[in-house]
Amino acid sequence: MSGFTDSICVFCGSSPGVKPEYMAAAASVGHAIAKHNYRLVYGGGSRGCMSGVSQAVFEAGGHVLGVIPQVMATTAPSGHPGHGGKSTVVSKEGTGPTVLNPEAGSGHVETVVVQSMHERKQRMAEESNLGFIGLPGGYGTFEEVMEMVTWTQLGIHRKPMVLLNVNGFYTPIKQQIDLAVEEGFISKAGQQLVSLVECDSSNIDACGEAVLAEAVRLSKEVASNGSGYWDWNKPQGPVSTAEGGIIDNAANKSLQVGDGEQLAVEVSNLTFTFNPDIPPSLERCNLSLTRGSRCLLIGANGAGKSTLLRLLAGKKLCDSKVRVFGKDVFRDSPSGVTYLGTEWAMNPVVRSDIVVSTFLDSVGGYRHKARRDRLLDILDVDLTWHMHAISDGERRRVQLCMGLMEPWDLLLLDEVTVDLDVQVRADLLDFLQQETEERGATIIYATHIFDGLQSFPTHLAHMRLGTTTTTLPIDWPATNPADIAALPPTASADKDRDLSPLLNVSLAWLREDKVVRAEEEAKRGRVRGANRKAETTDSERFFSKYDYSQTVTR
Ligand SMILES: Nc1ncnc2c1ncn2[C@@H]1O[C@H](COP(=O)(O)OP(=O)(O)OP(=O)(O)O)[C@@H](O)[C@H]1O
Repeated sequence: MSGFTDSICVFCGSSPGVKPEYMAAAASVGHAIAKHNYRLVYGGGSRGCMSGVSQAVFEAGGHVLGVIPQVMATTAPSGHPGHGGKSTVVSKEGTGPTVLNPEAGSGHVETVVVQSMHERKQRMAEESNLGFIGLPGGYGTFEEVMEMVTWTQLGIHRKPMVLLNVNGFYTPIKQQIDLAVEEGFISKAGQQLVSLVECDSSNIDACGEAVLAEAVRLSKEVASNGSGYWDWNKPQGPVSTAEGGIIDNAANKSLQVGDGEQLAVEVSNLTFTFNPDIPPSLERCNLSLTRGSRCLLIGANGAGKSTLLRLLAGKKLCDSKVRVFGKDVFRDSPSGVTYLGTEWAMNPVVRSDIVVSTFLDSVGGYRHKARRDRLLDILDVDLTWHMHAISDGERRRVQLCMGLMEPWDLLLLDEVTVDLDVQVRADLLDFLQQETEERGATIIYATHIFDGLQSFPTHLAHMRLGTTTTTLPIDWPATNPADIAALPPTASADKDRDLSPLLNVSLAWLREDKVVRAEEEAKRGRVRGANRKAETTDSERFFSKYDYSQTVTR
């Protein structure tokens, strides 16, 4: 649909028979939206305040997008403006008249039906670049308002929420937020995420203009915050095609998925923060892999590799789209996903006096005898070892044997081959490659050790400062022009080194990363390395006086 400049989402109640002032406020908001040629995005209902706001936009010839979950979708009588000659779907939410009055206006109405309430909120958020207005409503409205604010707090999107406080309707919620701030549940910055515009009988006809102006003002403010701001209306990542493939317009490249097949991994615009008061650790990450891929995840320390792998393993909850074999990893855990990370070796249990054979049986070794025995040979493990009396590398071999025994469809390896000796590592890589070729299993491998890896990966993905720089991973070895163009040029410092092509690429990326990171950190007044401008610190003064190291026997 075209003809409008921007979109604003309105959350409100759909109960009929509410006081006239609520209906009047809803109509005022609708008139203001149409007057500014914005599009109304709303829950698709035609009752109560939903009717007030949508009917007003429609009557003024404006644009309306209703988003209805399947469970509330019903068929509209013919003549409903939502038909547009195509669709007859309207919402059956609430009770009362079901449709906008087609005689009363000339607006443009579009209705989309989505699978679930959750998807409805996501779609409404995606469609609304200006953010959200909350009109008075019930549980559903409260829930929508709070979830949209939570997403902003988490950095999933950054869009303002402005509540129209009709006759003090939202004053108790404001007081609740202030109390939560006072008690330390919401930060001071978080307090600003909800803005209130007052409305009573003295300004009811003008309140629509006021609330809209506040939403637009805040939206511009958020947008001017620069790089942190992003907009779901402009997809940054690969786009799914009707045929089930993926197109990456940025890289002019596409990924084909076989008939009826699901992508092994699909991460789309993933943003994640450990703590709402710090910048997100992952922002707008994209990764799409078909089955059988072996993808090397390359990035400097702190780039976000482990965080991404843990999210793929469903180990941390977040609200962005992360799918494995077509399933949402947080809500519909796919089977066959194995994650092996370095933290395992820190667990006191794996350093206790337990014999390796017992240890392996305790995690089902007896069920996978053939694979277990093959792995014991490859990893050169002695079943009589005691876990507390072996080396770090030997303990790692036991971990790998344990983790790989049960057949997996997706293996997430986070730097767990680092302490293996070169022969065991080489044999293990051969085994992993065979698993992908014979069983169609998929591997994502984050490592800093590139020795002997040249022919292992089928794809390379690069992460910098918490984001993937490649929307679709680069084929390795790179042969098509789009992939070759996406590879970094060899740094002049490394031109004369005798490096494998893979190490060359990795080093060039990391050198670029360091420059970009230094620039980004300088903007925030942070500097790494020696601080030559600093005066003598308190710590230096203290230790120059009480230097305990002088008393330590060397
Ligand atoms: N528990 C945590 N709380 C807050 N921030 C964290 C936490 N864990 C990681 N981070 C931050 O998230 C970012 C990504 O960390 P991550 O461990 O994913 O990086 P990485 O690419 O795996 O690094 P490395 O190569 O050193 O293993 C880093 O900036 C880090 O400071």
